[in-house]
Amino acid sequence: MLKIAIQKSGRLSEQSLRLIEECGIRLATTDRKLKADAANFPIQVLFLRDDDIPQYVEDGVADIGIVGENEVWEKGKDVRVIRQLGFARCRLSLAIAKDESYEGLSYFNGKKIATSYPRILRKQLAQLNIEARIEEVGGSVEIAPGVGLAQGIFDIVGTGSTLLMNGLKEVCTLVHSEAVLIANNDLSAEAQSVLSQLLFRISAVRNAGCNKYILLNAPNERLEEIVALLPGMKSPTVLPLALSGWSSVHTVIREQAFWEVISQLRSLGAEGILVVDIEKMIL
Ligand SMILES: Nc1ncnc2c1ncn2[C@@H]1O[C@H](COP(=O)(O)OP(=O)(O)OP(=O)(O)O)[C@@H](O)[C@H]1O
Ligand SMILES: O=P(O)(O)OC[C@H]1O[C@H](OP(=O)(O)OP(=O)(O)O)[C@H](O)[C@@H]1O
Ligand SMILES: [Mg+2]
Repeated sequence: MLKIAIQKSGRLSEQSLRLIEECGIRLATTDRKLKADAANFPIQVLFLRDDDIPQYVEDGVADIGIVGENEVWEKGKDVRVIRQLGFARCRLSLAIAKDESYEGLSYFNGKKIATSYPRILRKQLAQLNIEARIEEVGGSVEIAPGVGLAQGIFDIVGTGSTLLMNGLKEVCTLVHSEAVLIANNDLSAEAQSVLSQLLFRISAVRNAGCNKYILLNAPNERLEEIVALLPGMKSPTVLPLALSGWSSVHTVIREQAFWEVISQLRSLGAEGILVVDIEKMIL
């Protein structure tokens, strides 16, 4: 049985559970329980505070865990980061009161910065040769400049609206973070084997998520040019339509790439373009 720790409630919870579900793993009902076994996969889910997950994984109480990279760096535990998961993307930035004038990082020399991430901040400031005092706070960091606790803050920024609401401006991003899968350094052979199966499923889910299945009708005289715009897993499938002079083209394409070529496809005469979600994709 592989034990996976995920956040009980917070920014990572919903997407962590969704990833497990998209991997085809069915959990027994989880209401108010801190543990749940899967009905169809040898895995047990532990629901924890995200700050505690690196420690639990280092100790082997959990074999693996899903946590923000920022928590991995901050806690400095002896765990392996084995996969970036592409959600809970955020940045950790320095911010100051919006009316303060700012001419560069040297602003922070001799100043006090409030943060819940003192370890990350200390390391970054040392690399940048900035000598600031660090004031560690547990939360509500954005209030610090307004109440005179510090001149600056170092905290998580997603959309930037929390900074705005608190009369602050972001002046420098120091690191970017996203959710990652971490693992204990000393997994048993059995746990490692279940983890490999899980990683295979995660790859299939993540590949599917950023690709689309495209079907379109193309006039035969422009077929070569249309196919040239569309990469496929090997190459696009081309089938004749019942209507002579036309073909149906099917392919898998990254969603972003699709939006980049859509107007060219249309100007080459492509019609009836369907874009379909892919549930799993095994390369
Ligand atoms: N605004 C945001 N946008 C994107 N990702 C975020 C944002 N805020 C936090 N995160 C990411 O989600 C993780 C969890 O954030 P959350 O605010 O739920 O943590 P928490 O309040 O410490 O929760 P817990 O109660 O479990 O300790 C953060 O460590 C970070 O990686
Ligand atoms: O740039 P934004 O999109 O406004 O997001 C940034 C905020 O999000 C996080 O807090 P969260 O909302 O998770 O609350 P918490 O820290 O109290 O858990 C973080 O600590 C910031 O305060
Ligand atoms: Mg926390």
